[in-house]
Amino acid sequence: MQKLNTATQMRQMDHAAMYGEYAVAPAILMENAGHAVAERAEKYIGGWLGKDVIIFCGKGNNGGDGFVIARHIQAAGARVYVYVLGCFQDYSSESRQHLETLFKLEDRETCIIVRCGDENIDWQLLKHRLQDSQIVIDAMLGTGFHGNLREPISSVTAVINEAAAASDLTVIAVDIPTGVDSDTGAVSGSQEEENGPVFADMTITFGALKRGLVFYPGRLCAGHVELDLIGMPAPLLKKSEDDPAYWLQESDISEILVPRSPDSHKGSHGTIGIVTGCSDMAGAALMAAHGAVRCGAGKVFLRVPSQTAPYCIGRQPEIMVRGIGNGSFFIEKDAEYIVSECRSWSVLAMGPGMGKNRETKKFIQYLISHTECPVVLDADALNLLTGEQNFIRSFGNRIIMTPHLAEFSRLSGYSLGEIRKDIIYAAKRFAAAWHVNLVLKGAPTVIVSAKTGNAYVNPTGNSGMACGGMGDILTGMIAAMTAHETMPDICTAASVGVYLHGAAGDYCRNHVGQYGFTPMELADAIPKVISQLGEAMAVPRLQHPMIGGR
Ligand SMILES: NC(=O)C1=CN([C@@H]2O[C@H](COP(=O)(O)OP(=O)(O)OC[C@H]3O[C@@H](n4cnc5c(N)ncnc54)[C@H](OP(=O)(O)O)[C@@H]3O)[C@@H](O)[C@H]2O)[C@@H](O)CC1
Ligand SMILES: [K+]
Repeated sequence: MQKLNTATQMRQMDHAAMYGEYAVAPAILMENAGHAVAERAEKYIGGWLGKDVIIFCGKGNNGGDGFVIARHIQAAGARVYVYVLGCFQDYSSESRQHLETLFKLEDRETCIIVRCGDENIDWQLLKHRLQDSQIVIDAMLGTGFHGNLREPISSVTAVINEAAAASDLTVIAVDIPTGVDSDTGAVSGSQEEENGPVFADMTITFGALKRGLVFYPGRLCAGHVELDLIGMPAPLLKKSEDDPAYWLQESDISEILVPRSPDSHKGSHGTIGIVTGCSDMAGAALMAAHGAVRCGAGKVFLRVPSQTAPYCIGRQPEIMVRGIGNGSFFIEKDAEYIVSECRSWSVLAMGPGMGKNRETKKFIQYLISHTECPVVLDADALNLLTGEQNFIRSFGNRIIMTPHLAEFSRLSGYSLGEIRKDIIYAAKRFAAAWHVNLVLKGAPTVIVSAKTGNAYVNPTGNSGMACGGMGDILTGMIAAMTAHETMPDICTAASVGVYLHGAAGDYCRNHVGQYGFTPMELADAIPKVISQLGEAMAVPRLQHPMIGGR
């Protein structure tokens, strides 16, 4: 797993490296950061020789990185224009040290330094230079950015974005694109406004991934992301932070989802009870059951209200269907029979297409309070349990709630704006208050453990999955994962389910196309995706360079 850090956590890590027992000199960390950008970007753009490059350096240490980059790429044969947006005396001592070196390398041909801290920017000249250049390096603001971009950075950002949109200029961001909040992925201004963020093709980030690089809209600004450890001492890289969050990686999943034992039997892989559906909502129930089947469940039982049963029976031979009670939705007195069945089930999943009848709420509560197995709650079960924080708290350790953002807003009482502002914070706050395992579905999905409070952010999935039924499949997948005998705990099971669900979506996007692949097609791709674990899966943009961060 990769840590997903906030700006504060990064400052603590930097501080511990420089001023703690390891005493790494600040100028060396900055040197390593600048060198990493020069080296990684060189591979990305295909070499510096003969390229015209403009580096914009802000007045903080992100700008200091820019001075180091300029020195390295001048040496590699590029012509560099360095726009120094701060005043010499205001820079940190390490940035000043690197700027002084750069002043000594200044000439008219290969290292042209523009001192903007003391004078105005010649915008016409800058626009011409942008037209004639191949690369822009954004070293204006890093983890120190807050609020909305101020001048002159907001105007510089606007001309960079304009030039990049009109040509094949490549924009490389240092640590994080200017104008992206490291903690949340929120961006300066709105995308239409002039004080919006830099849109980069590539970002090289230092020490640990920043949360803002994986949450939208910041993620859209980052392009291809690579992590460089810049010589941080290993214990600091491994140290768990307060308020931890992690970016799941394929290797985490393949370590957990070990090959099935050759002498395993259906009992080794769990008995899944899916108790859901109402009136004509048979499809949601069947999809949840199919999600479980495709995750290698030992046995899958589907229990639906008796009037729903005719639409389910015989649709899929692997699923053992039975109608319960007499009606078109579950009522409390139907629960006793399920409780007796639950004694031999590994897990119980409820919610997809279950309806909003208050009688069904009593049925769900009866089942939760009279069983002992893990319970996965989705969709209507979540809507029915809105306001039942105290009830859930008493069983929360064995419950996984899987809301999407709107369901989460109803459940938690937090507004959508409040949630989107800091998704990890909202998810952790809720999981702690309800003492429950949470899968907050979105782009990206966040999983929080009831036991540890740790957050895990899922890298897989795509917008082709934004359609009805995908969540139903996930419910069955998570249920099946909790039941595998090798699964250490239910939060891990939820993480594996979420990762595979997204990876199967990515498989469908790559093989069927982004538009119109179905939840059932996604479920059918799960076995292929599991068999490919360990090989490189074709997940675009952020995933692999970050997962394989060195
Ligand atoms: N520490 C280390 O060891 C290492 C750190 N490294 C690098 O340092 C970076 C962090 O450096 P940093 O803390 O100096 O912050 P940075 O992002 O340069 O910006 C600070 C300046 O931005 C300004 N500013 C803020 N918001 C603004 C706005 N909206 N509009 C305009 N201006 C705004 C703010 O001004 P203020 O608001 O305070 O007046 C302040 O002057 C990190 O991302 C990495 O690249 C690497 O070298 C590795 C070693
Ligand atoms: K930057």
